[in-house]
Amino acid sequence: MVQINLETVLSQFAAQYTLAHQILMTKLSVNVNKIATLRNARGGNNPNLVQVVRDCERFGAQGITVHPRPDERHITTEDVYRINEVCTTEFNIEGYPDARYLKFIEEVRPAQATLVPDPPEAITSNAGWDTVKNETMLRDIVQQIKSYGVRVSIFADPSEVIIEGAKKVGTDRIELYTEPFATGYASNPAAAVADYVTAGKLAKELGLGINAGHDLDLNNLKYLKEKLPFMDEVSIGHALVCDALYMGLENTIQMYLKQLK
Ligand SMILES: CC(=O)[C@@H](O)[C@H](O)COP(=O)(O)O
Ligand SMILES: NCC(=O)COP(=O)(O)O
Repeated sequence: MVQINLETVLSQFAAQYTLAHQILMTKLSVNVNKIATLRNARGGNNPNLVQVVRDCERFGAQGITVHPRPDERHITTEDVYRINEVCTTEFNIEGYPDARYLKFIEEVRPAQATLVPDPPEAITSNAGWDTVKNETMLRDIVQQIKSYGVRVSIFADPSEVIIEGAKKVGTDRIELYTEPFATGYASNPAAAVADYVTAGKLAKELGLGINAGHDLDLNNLKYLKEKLPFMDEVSIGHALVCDALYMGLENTIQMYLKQLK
């Protein structure tokens, strides 16, 4: 007679469930650029960005994202180092890989460096990398950043050629640029998400991690998660901060987390 040790079976089930949940869990990384925008408006320290970072994590954020642009319109050089001192979740620093940005990555060694092709005068990010035309440059930079022990993500449009190019340059992850999805979502969700599903599945087949970001919000996030359940991370800032003006930061972070369940 086979004796079944119920305790063993239950513990194995629990371990499998935890693993499955980790695989399917998409982390929420809160981009705090716009908190810094508000603070800079008066030149003081209100809102206190470091305290907001601590509170975002206390409210459930699983990462903090910043994009320290060269003109310091929001996140300053000092903010990068101060946030690094208090961030206990994953610190994600986005930016164009110029000397200033690479110095941040070398000195701070964040959990993740997200390479974005923005020129200095860009009002915001509005395109992913051409990973084919920029293959040599990206390969060298990815290698340099990985030598610091930092995970690399490359901002990418949902194009199979671009995703294959990202794989070739050695990145750990891609970040799908989701403004086109957000723009098209209201009128035709299925059409808006189609290229992202194709690109996401290809990235997964190639062994790339999958992040997503730009213009994600409480209207479109749940649908994106349903269609791309294996996303590792979404980074959200603008809409989340706007929502927090009406619903409060803690409630808003909880609402965004619920969209990712
Ligand atoms: C990479 C990305 O899509 C966002 O992080 C964007 O760069 C935010 O930058 P702003 O907050 O300056 O609009
Ligand atoms: N990588 C996207 C990001 O960090 C925030 O983008 P947005 O939510 O401010 O559009």
